[in-house]
Amino acid sequence: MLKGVNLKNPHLNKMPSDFLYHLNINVPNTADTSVIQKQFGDIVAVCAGGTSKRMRELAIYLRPILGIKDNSEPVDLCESGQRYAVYKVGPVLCVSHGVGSSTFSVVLHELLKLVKYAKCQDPVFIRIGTCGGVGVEPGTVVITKDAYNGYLKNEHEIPILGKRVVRPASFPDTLCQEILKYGAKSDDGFNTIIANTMSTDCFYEGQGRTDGAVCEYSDDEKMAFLKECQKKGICNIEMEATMFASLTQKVGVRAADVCVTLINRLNGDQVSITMHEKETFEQRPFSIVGRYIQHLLLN
Ligand SMILES: O=P(O)(O)O[C@H]1O[C@H](CO)[C@@H](O)[C@H]1O
Ligand SMILES: O=c1cc[nH]c(=O)[nH]1
Repeated sequence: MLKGVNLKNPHLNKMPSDFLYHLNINVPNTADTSVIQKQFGDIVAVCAGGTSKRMRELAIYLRPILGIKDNSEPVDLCESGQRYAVYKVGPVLCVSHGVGSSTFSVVLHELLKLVKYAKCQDPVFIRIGTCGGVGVEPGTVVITKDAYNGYLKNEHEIPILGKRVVRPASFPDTLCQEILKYGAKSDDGFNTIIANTMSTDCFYEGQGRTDGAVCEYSDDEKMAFLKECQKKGICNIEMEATMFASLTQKVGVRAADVCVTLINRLNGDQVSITMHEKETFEQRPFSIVGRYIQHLLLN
């Protein structure tokens, strides 16, 4: 049975209007959101990823999959907001979120309010990203189950009103399994796995790299940490999963994190693949998520 989006903020019910500042979308009357419903009410999936280029390419990639005949340049609906790119292709939004949880959380709060105002029914949020692998071949696609923070805890920690607030950070298992089942094919030419993910606030020291501007640990200590990650079932490292899992889990919206590994961190720190190779790898989560969305629309 389909369900609407219920956010966990009683203050929203008292707001006569709402301005989604970073998207530059105005909701002038929260009691009558018919204009927003008309523009966004059909959304079934919100896909997010770091760069606007990737999200524009995803929008173009999804057109034939969704049976949309359109060769025109995708329109960035939120260009005027000057922060995030938002493309709408049929019932799918493709949104850029920048690097890390802090920039993603800003647009995620606003997107969750957008789907609520638009009265979308049970939309699924999917991050389509890149990551570092831990003990898996570069090019492997990882669907995150449990998201671990940089302390190797399966939780998201955030200061709120001067206090440390800790929230669970897991993605729904059924959705992970469905994406694997309907998205991955045995002849893809690469592996797609469900595993745990470490999500950090820092690309360098936070991920145990020794090639940042500062590093106060040895190679041996770094390797010991990466082995510790492996013991927790962590196969990849990126920078948004704990925040993404915790916020969507809190509001009961289904979400998934589907990332392609660019490097095996057991073999080094530098992401040295060419931009062309990176773009080829980035297509892999497109095909997995594209097939899953196709399945979603048929059922
Ligand atoms: O490729 P995206 O989606 O940006 O994700 C990964 O790449 C960025 C770091 O290079 C971080 O945002 C990390 O999570
Ligand atoms: O190693 C990597 C590669 C991509 N993104 C990350 O966060 N880490």
